[in-house]
Amino acid sequence: MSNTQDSKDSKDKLRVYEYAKSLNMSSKEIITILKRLNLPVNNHMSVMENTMVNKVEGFFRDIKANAAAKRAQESSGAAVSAAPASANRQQPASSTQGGQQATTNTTSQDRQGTMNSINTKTQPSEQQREQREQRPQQSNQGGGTRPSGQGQQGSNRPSSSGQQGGTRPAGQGQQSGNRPSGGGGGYQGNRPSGQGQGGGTRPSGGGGGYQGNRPSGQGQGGQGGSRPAGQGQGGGTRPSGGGGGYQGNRPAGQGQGGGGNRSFGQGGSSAPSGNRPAQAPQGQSRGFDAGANRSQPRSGSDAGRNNRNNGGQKRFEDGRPGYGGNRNNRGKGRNNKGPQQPPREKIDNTPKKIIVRGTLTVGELAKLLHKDASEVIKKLLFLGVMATINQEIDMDAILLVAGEYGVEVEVKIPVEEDDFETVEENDEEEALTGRPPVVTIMGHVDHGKTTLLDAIRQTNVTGGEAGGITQHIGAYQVEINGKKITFLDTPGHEAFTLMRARGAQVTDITIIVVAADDGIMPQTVEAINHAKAAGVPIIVAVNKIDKPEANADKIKQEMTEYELVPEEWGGDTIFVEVSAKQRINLEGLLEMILLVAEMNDYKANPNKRARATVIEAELDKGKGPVARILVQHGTLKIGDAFVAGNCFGRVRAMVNDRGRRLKEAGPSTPIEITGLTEVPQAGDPFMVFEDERKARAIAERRAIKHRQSEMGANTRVTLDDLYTHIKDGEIKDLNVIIKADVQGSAEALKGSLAKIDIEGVRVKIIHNGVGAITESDIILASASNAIVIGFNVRPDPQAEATIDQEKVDVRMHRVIYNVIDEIEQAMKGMLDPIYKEVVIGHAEVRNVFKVTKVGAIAGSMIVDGKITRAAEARVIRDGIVVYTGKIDTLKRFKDDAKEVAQGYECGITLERFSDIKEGDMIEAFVMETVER
Ligand SMILES: Nc1nc2c(ncn2[C@@H]2O[C@H](COP(=O)(O)OP(=O)(O)OP(=O)(O)O)[C@@H](O)[C@H]2O)c(=O)[nH]1
Repeated sequence: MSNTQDSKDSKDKLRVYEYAKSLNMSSKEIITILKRLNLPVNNHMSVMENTMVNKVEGFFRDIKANAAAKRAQESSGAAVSAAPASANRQQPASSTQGGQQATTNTTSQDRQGTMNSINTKTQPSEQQREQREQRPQQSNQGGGTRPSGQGQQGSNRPSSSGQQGGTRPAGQGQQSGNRPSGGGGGYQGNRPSGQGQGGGTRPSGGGGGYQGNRPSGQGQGGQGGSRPAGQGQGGGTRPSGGGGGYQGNRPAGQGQGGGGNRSFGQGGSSAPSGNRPAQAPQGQSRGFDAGANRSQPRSGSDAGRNNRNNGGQKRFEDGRPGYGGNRNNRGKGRNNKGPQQPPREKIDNTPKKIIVRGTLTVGELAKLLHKDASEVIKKLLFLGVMATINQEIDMDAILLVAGEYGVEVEVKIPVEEDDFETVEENDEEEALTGRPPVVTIMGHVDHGKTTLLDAIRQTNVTGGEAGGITQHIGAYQVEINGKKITFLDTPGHEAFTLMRARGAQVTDITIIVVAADDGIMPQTVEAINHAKAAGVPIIVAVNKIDKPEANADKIKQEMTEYELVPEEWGGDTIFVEVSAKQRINLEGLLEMILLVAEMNDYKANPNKRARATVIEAELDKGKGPVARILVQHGTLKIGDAFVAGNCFGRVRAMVNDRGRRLKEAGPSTPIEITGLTEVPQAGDPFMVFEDERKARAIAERRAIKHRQSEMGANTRVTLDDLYTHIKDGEIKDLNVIIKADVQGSAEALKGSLAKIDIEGVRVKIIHNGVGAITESDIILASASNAIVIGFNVRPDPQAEATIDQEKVDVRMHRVIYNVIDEIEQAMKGMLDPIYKEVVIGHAEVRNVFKVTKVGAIAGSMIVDGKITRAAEARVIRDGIVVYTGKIDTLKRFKDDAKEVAQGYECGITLERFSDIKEGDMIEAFVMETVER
């Protein structure tokens, strides 16, 4: 009592949520009620004035009163008759609660005493008192398990909330207050066991208590008896939560009717149910009443209900034996076998494991975890992440939140199939088998590359294929000592590097051919540098040893300058002396290739979908688009759908280098295929996909992306953006190719540049040579993300075109110091600003006035933009620029003008240009600085 008094006093400063909590209701429910009562309320923090509290309590009272009145009417006939039979049963505490219901009028009176705030105090009837006395322990039991308040059902309960399981709002308390708990017991006692059935099936929670309250006499027995078992079960099917509590209030009969039908929410509305103690007889109708009184299914109050239920459950556990037994018996004809129904707990449906594919929104994560989004948001808050329901959270946050719930996370990031060439497939070691090495032959012009390739091809035809028609398919295979070697038969480092520039690393081993009668020539050096830039092992084939002037040692000696030291001299480079023409020592060369291959242990997994590289492709008149490809991983089969670069297709036919049709081709096999829809490019990646539709979609997306990237910014490193790359940590070495007029300059430059080391970034000369900048230099620069420095040399015409195409930064200099300075400045991000030309206007020359000493004055009309005195100008005649220089004077009539705008006439003279003519167009432009 005093507690409640106190609490009532303290309500002066009550906030909505506190009040709601005290009633075991949600703030939302209270707010709804307040709003319904037209009381000002904003949110759960709003203060509840006394008047508001009173009104809310009045509201509860009204509801209860209404419900009680209604029930009273309905139940007037049914109530008492059944009671006596079970009168002797002692019911556990919970039953007392049940008793409350049954006895509405009487029991409630008992409680009223305990419940301060609430009115309906009627005196317990004699009968009730007796009942209570008979089962003193029942209430204790209840108390034992219940929250303290609850324990004291009946008159002992101190507070209303206590009655209802501690959580009930005062109002409810009142209701229950009306129910003499003892009376409940009595009633239960009175209940014919048959009545118990309904209860038995009911959810364990409040049901227990309330059912206990049911005066069996109320005709439940009758009802129970008459009820089909199914009804009884109906109670059982009720959701355990709120239903429990409320049902508890219901008389068993009601429980059956209403319980079966009721939804969770209804069950939850404690207020009405509180009123329903005595109405047991009303059975079914009560269920509806309750529903009616309850404004709506209060899903929001689940928590509260759960509390109640818990209380109820406990009660039930204690009291159940009697009640449950009874009820069960009712339903199933069993007596006193009630307690089997276990207390229901809130089902935890948190998954053990979730699968995450990339980031998720909070809402999506909550759904995966079977949690409320608000709960997840709260968790994130505790983890220091502020997020709204629709906000994406990263993998770390997902892992943390899942970890909080003890949920395992499996991360499955979808493979980016569009860029399949960038996807590395890691095969299990045991899935890998040896594959033939792929060899490229490089060297200077006329040193015998082609002769060597042909000689090898002819001497080493595999037995079974002898006699086949040799086909040029860009590569061929030979067999030596039962082992195969694949040769790419496009000699020269240009092709090699072009492939590399496209991202295709096809070659395993390079053979640098040097004519023993000639020596190391510029292209030999290029070839060495290209091979080194690709990080591919080098075998030096010293060719033409049949020639009398051949000097292999001289070659070996020269090669040491390029860090290719023969093994016999303590180095690690294999030198093989051969004669391609005389077919001398070709086998020795092949054996050495096998040796290097063995050392490097080239392997691939043949048992997967094929990946390959296009070596050549063309449009064949008869066959349509044809691609020569080198299978690198997996096995390609007839009928496979594939993507090659931006093209797609299905393998229609496969032919090897001997013209033999194949059904499948494994790693390192060069083949020619038909079945493409378009012609791909050399170096294009090739991969098999599950079906043609997918292949087509990927090819189309790649084509779009390719076009976009072509239009996009230059991705090659340039001196202008070098500093940004350095700052971003993208560059550790600045790759440089030097071409100079004489070897001395090239060496001097190389030495000076090699010394530069700024902020840990160094200059790496990947190639230096003498002569014009060639296409090959540009391709190497492109493949190696290098810049090219031309010292006293210019690019040749072919190289010019490639520079534009490959967007390679080429710098021309005449003074070594300037080269060093420019590179240092670039590395420090201190290059002079870049300027860009901006055209500001055009003037059409309408008359030309020749004035002695002044020259030609162009009487002009500004046709667009403006002309300013400070601008530069060019004169365009018939689309050709005939002059570019500065504006000398700009006049409006006779006055000097700073600028003249569109639509006005003016007189213009140009610096050192008097050949102006009528009809010329003067284009004015300024140079603006561009932000780096
Ligand atoms: N004596 C002799 N002559 C050879 C040998 N190898 C190649 N030759 C000759 O050298 C010349 C050039 O040979 P190629 O095989 O065309 O040389 P390459 O390196 O392919 O030349 P390009 O295709 O122009 O780059 C030909 O006349 C060959 O006959 C050799 O071992 N001994």
